[in-house]
Order: sequence, then structure tokens, then C-alpha cells
Amino acid sequence: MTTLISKGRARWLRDLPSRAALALLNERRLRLWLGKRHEAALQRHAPDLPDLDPLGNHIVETLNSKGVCITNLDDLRIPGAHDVVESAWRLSSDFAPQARTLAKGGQQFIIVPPAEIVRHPQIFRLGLHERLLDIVESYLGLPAAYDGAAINYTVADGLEIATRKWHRDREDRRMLKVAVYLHDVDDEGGPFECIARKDPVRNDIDGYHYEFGYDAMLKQRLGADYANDLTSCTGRKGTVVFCDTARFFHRGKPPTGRDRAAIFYSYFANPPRHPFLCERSGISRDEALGMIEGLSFRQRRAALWRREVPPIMRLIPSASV
Ligand SMILES: O=C(O)CCC(=O)C(=O)O
Ligand SMILES: [Fe+2]
Repeated sequence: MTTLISKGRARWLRDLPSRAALALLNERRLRLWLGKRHEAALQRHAPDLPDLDPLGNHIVETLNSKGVCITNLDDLRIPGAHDVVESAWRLSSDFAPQARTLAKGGQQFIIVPPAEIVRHPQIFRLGLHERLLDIVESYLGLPAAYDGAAINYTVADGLEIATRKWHRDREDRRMLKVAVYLHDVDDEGGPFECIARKDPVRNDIDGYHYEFGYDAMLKQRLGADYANDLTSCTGRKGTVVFCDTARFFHRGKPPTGRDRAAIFYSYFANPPRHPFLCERSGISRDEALGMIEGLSFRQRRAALWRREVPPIMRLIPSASV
């Protein structure tokens, strides 16, 4: 009990600078100015956006209209992607007993140790494939920043905790998570879910404040019939879900039937509005640097996005996950 309280206190203290920074960036004049600067950056970059093929266009259009688009690795035709799924699947299977012990011990958010991804850099590098960067850049309207990969492991205990509660991610105004399923995921297997309704608050006019979404709050904010726009992303192994997790409420449905393992790739604009709420994968900056050798300038720039964060913002330590 005492350990829990002191852990909570340590976390509260650690997150103090990032909470203060978010409050400052939400200050009315500053947030309106930042909003205008962002609009100008979008306009400046518009002529340089990449050309997409028909599937890329379909993904970006669906994201714009619904916030979520489900596709698969075969259609995306990314070389080496199936091998990545196989190695990530093996890692998550080996990790399963430990994940169940952690869940029993009360840990709410469980990922395969990031060191395993560092040992299998092809998992990380897949997220930097030019085809994905094209889609991300077209959707965001700005060069993409890549926040790495995490293999989320969700134990089938049915609990509504952590990312299994409805929420919006805090990194930026818009962002993309790309989930790749490592096995078939059915309705009892914790599918990723998203509500395709625009949240009327949290923007450059009203500011950015974050909280979990409960039924009454979602009804009030999104409309009493919000459940009609709920997409539950069940799918086979190799299913790929693109979702703007910053603009749309989403969650992993609490699994009851079987555990769920999926890779989550994470992207936002370079630089993002809230750099101190990024770096969620547990992979260190040095480790990321070690995994991008030989990649193109654009891919390296996406992975090394922190270099484009204004120096003063770089001083703010990242909030705990
Ligand atoms: O595990 C899930 O399905 C949800 C994960 C999530 O909310 C996120 O990565 O932002
Ligand atoms: Fe999320």
C-alpha cells in the first residue's frame, strides 16, 4: 500500500513539468497563436504533399471521414511485413506467461519489453516504410514524426482499465496509430474500437484537456446515439487498422475470450504540439538511432523528430506512460 502511494507520488512529481507545460500551451493567447502558426505550416506544406496510389488515397479519405480505416498487409504490399508479424507474434507468445503474471499483479498497461523490439529492429523499421510515411504525411498535412512501435499485450481478464477505457491520445492535434494484428481478433478477443464522431471540444479555439470517456460524457459530447458510429475492428492476422487516435475516442475492447497482441506504430506531425506527451514506446532515443542506419533522409528525419522540437520544449521531461 505504502509502495503504491509512493509510486503514485513519484509519478505525480515526475509529471508536474509536463502538466505545467500543457497548461501553459493552453493559455488563451498562446494557443490561438500556436493554432495560427499551425494553419500557416499546413498551407506552406500543401504543395509538397506526396502523391498516393489508389489504396493510399482511400485510406486518407476514410480517415478524414470516419477517423478509422481497416486494411491488411497483403493489400498494403510492404516487403518483409509478413516476417515482421511472425517475429512479433513469437515475441508476444514467449511473453504471454509474464504478461499474465503482470496483469494478476495489477499492472494495467502491458507491452512486450521494448528491448525485444531493439533486438528485432525490422519490427521498428517497418513503421518507417515510405509507403506508410506517405499515408501519414498526406493525412496530417505535415512531415511525419515517427514515435516508434510497441507490442501491446492485452490479457483476457475483461477489466476496463488503462487504454481499454475510451480516451483520446494526447500527443498532438491529429495523429495516426497503425495497429497490426498478430493473430485473428474476434469480438471477445479485445478488438481495437473507435467512435467515428468528432469531439466538439479540444482544438486550438477551446484548448486541449484530456480525460477518459464514460457513457454519459460520450452521450453529452458526441450525441445520444454515438454508439451507431462505433467501429469495432475485428480481423484476421495481418489486419492493419489506421486510426486518428488524437481526434477520435478509441479503446481496446476489454477482452474476455482470449488475450490479444498487436503492434502499434505511432505518428504525429513533426514537430508535435505536445512533445512532452510523446515517446510512449519505451525505446530510448539512442536505441532508435541505432535502428535507422542506412535509411533515407526522410525516414531518419521522421525517427529523429525530437531534433526539430524547439530547445525550450526539449527541456521538459516526457510524462510517464
Ligand atoms: O490496445 C488497444 O487496442 C488500444 C491502444 C491505444 O489506445 C493506443 O495505442 O493509443
Ligand atoms: Fe490510445
